Amino acid sequence: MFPAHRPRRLRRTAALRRLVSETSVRPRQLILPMFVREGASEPTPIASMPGVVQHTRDSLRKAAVEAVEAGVGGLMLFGVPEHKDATGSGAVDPNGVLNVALRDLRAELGDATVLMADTCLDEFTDHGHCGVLAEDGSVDNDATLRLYEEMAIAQADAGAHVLGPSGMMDGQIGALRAALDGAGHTDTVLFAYAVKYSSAFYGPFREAVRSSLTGDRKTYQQDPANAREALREVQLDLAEGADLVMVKPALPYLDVLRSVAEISEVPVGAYQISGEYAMIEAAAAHGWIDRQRAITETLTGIVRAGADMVLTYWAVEAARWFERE
Ligand SMILES: NCc1[nH]cc(CCC(=O)O)c1CC(=O)O
Repeated sequence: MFPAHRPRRLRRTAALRRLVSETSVRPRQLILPMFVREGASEPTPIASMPGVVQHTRDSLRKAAVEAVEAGVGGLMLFGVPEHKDATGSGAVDPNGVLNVALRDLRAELGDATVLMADTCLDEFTDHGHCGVLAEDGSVDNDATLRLYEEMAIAQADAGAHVLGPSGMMDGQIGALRAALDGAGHTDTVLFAYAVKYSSAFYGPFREAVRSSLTGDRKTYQQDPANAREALREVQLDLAEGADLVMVKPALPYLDVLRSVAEISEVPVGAYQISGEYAMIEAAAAHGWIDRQRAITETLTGIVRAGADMVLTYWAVEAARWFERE
């Protein structure tokens, strides 16, 4: 009798498939990235991210409560300031849009969710880079660290449980840990964007934060061709005190995510970024793919590859599709 081996046996009924299913995504694993725009009186839609908005202070509060009720594991906040300048001064200002929003949400939600903040300058600088520029126009690593330290303390003061340094400056985790500890914020968690590639898929995010970046981030973000340096970045961030590590983007880097999950001593997150969101939304809008199945398949793939947590703009909607515990 041929074939002797019949893997299809376990796929025959829905009950059999359910019994042997290896991966489930839970709402508590999903983190919702949110944008809050300074001075806005109405939520502003982001054209390249259908369904995602720049919130007002008020709409942010409501959406955050709704997300927590849906069971998401955390919220990651990005600020969109009204005025940008060369050093991103809105980032360190306690009255800057992001710090005000953190205070609002911490007051509203307390410890009922995990409140995270993007610790990076690109949303606040007029040139759109993640750090300050040296005279030759390059991004000055060590001068940027000093600003990140100030920004981190302002965010921790404002009530963030977790900081997400996403600027890919060398030494940023060590610098932030020391600065936070020095300011008495010994319990503030560092979620290191340890592995961050220079990706075309950040495109819609530029619109989301009204970025004016003209060049690229290739001198600080990683080359998509390279996997080895991802492991080095993770090892350095762990040595510097990272509590959590992230791989970003997600879908084009599942191999990297898997290798990171294998060596990491701390939980691993993956960021399904704006362009990953946009391409599925666009294809679904054309009727070319089944939207819910495509979203579920990508989230399952990211978790199967080794992510303990996933940042995704679909967090709230997807949380309603998945079983809670
Ligand atoms: N502050 C940097 C930052 N943090 C998250 C994103 C992108 C997120 C997304 O595209 O969804 C970026 C932009 C970048 O590095 O170019």
